[in-house]
Amino acid sequence: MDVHPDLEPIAFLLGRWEGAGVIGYPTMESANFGQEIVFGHNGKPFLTYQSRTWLLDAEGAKVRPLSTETGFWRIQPERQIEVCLAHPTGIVEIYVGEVVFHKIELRTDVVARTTTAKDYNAGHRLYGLVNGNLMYAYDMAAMGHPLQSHASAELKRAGDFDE
Ligand code: HEM
Repeated sequence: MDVHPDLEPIAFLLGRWEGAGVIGYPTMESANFGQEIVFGHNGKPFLTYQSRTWLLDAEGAKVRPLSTETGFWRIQPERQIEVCLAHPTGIVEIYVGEVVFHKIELRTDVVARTTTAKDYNAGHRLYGLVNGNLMYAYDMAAMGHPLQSHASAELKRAGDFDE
């Protein structure tokens, strides 16, 4: 199926990505994690998005699942973008941002939480294609702390999207 022409600014994301990164925050121990991200499409002007992560041990072997998130990346005119993400932790986020060549900067416009979700208030994400790899840095404001780094990772292309 042809990729919708409006998706051209973010078509570089399409496919399966695998890699590793680091998490940390003032409330927790830092750790290494593995990650798989899949960006897909169905011919309409949005990308489907799914991310899964695992805790890695010192040898780089998977220990147990960590976070997962799923959503839609909605391209808009003038290289603006809206991203809707849902988390199993009772958090839903709407990001807005801009695509500049192979760099995408996103800030939360709205965060909603279930009554039992943790005290998460805002997120900022910077994605970039660097030497063919997908790199990102994620900052969050949560648990009474101001916006600061929670995760960053570098992923290699591990397959094309085929549907
Ligand atoms: C690569 C992605 C991510 C990984 C691997 C990851 C992993 C972790 C881990 C291992 C913790 C330590 C405590 C726990 O297990 O609950 C944690 C804490 C936390 N994470 Fe993430 N996380 C990721 C992304 C996110 C995102 C996108 C959000 C918000 C939507 C988020 C919100 C939080 C919050 C609020 C805490 C603080 C918990 C506390 O201090 O009690 N995380 N994260």
